[in-house]
Amino acid sequence: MTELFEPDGPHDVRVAVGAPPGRLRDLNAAGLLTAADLQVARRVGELAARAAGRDASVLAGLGDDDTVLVLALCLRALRAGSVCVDLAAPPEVDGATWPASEAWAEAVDRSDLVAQGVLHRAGTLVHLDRYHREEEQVAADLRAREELAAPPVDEARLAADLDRVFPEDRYAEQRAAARHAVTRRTTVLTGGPGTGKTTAVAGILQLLEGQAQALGVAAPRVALAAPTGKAAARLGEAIAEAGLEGFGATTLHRLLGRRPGSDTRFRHDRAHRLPYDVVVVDESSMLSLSMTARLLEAVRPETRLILVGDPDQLASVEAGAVLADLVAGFADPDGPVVRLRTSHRFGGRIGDLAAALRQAAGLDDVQAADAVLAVAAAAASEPAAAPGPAEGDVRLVALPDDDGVDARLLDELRAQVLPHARRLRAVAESGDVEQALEVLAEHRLLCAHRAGPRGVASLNQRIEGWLADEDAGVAPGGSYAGRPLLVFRNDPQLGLYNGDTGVVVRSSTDGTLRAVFATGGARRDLAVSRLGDVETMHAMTIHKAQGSQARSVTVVLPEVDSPLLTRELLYTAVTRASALVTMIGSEASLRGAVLRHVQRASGLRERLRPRRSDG
Ligand SMILES: Nc1ncnc2c1ncn2[C@@H]1O[C@H](COP(=O)(O)OP(=O)(O)OP(=O)(O)O)[C@@H](O)[C@H]1O
Repeated sequence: MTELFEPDGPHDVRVAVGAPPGRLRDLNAAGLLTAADLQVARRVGELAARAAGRDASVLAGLGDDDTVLVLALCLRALRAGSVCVDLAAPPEVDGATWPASEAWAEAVDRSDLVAQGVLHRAGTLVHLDRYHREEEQVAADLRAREELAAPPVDEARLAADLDRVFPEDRYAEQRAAARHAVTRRTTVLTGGPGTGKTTAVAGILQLLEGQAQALGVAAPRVALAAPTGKAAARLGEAIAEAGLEGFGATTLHRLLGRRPGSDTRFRHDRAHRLPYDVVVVDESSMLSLSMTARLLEAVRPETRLILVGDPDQLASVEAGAVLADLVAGFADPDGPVVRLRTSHRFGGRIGDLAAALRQAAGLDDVQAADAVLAVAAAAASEPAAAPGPAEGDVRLVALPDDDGVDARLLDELRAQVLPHARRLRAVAESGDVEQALEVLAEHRLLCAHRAGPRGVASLNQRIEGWLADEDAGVAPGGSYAGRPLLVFRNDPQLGLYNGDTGVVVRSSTDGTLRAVFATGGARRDLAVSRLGDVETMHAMTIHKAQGSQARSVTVVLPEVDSPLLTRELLYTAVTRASALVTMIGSEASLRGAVLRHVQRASGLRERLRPRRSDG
């Protein structure tokens, strides 16, 4: 489905004023291209035509030029996370017609925009220059790493250490993954939530220490990193929990080193490589193409690079779906991708639901949706045993339709969320920090959108309103004991990172309100007046919840026509829960989520595929 904008009036800045008639103007009127897409594309088209010495008649025709159209579509595609445009699969818009892809490709090849290096075409894909270069670089760097000689390995020590670190049969997958990472330069370690990726990484670090000892070289210098501060903090914590000391984790931005005045270039690059023997990047599904390019140019060729993540989860906010491309492109069983398949965290129906969503990719639409609905139906016909949810249970609260917020949705939310909010308030008021943090981690209410009747902002207000109605101590919009908090900006000085969660607690010593966060293996305890960019978190978006866990999760499905409603969104939401997932929404929304798969156009997977020799 194609995301269109609806103009909110004649003065909406997204509507191009004074554009000449033609396909570009029609697509702006249809809500596909914004005024900015159209104007920037026309202006760049004009500059390219002038540089090629074209006369005024050519310049006048650019309003309806099929190559300027491709440039405008490229600009639009970036907003939706694609790094290129596929001429064979243009967006579906009512009433729009498109040039035939072969003729279109020929027009692009003949254009000034290609001659001037603004656009690049390969097959049916057209890239803007920057993304074309980054894709080429990423593919070339990865291929060069594959062609290097394997690192030296002491086989006898490796075999002995594998038996020691991964002793039992249940560790067989991790043993194979660890052997892979020790014996190769590049490993892409994938697996769903709870499949033991972090456990495998901890084991790999131990094996590499053993190798250094056996080979008589210095202990490896290791960098642990992740795309976001919160994911980095979790990785550091998990590695410490696995009994390994001295391995702090950091964000990729910090690892690469900020360069004053630039957001796109870093201190470490091809000329100043990172001084590490092992670089581990967790939550790699959040890696954008640009960040991957910067990482690969900064990592020495002989460094062991281990990219860890779950390609079925939501991709990066910025353009690219690198991890999914690596998995699809390196399809060769001898390639760098290893997959952990067995979940050690989820049992029961959450595991079944996650598996049905993952497997939907290989099924036709009807089968895929039926498989997911079957899990929900089984749960409905055989409800979880009282008193608490059975391990890994799923509930579907099916709303009759999906228009906005109806009374049934609110009743369900009250029943699901209010008891938790009350409990959190009671323990926070009593000053029990430990218990308040525990209660906070028990439940999350997840929404697709921030705005709108089913969005985070509106549900936060409602829940706070319900609490305030029964409790004079709750000040809606202000701070009160039991106010759940979500951090929106990294603040290294306070030790808080975007996505961290906490709760306001009444101090048992002086009665003041304190904001407490359990993050990065350490407790943060601050006067509420010191808090910077935080919001109330009775509800949060699924995007923000990526990389976190709660015992029980309630997911409010968006309306069926929401552009955010995708399989990746639902998969990310349901796998946040360890014990109980409640989905509230219409069956149509649930089906819609299963059927819609985020498709980010990219040429990376093709570039990584082994080239067939012609002979
Ligand atoms: N082979 C195994 N057998 C039994 N339990 C395991 C095994 N591997 C890991 N576990 C346990 O399963 C849980 C999940 O493991 P781990 O955190 O390593 O998974 P993960 O894939 O990194 O999870 P996520 O990325 O979702 O946080 C942990 O409690 C871990 O101790």
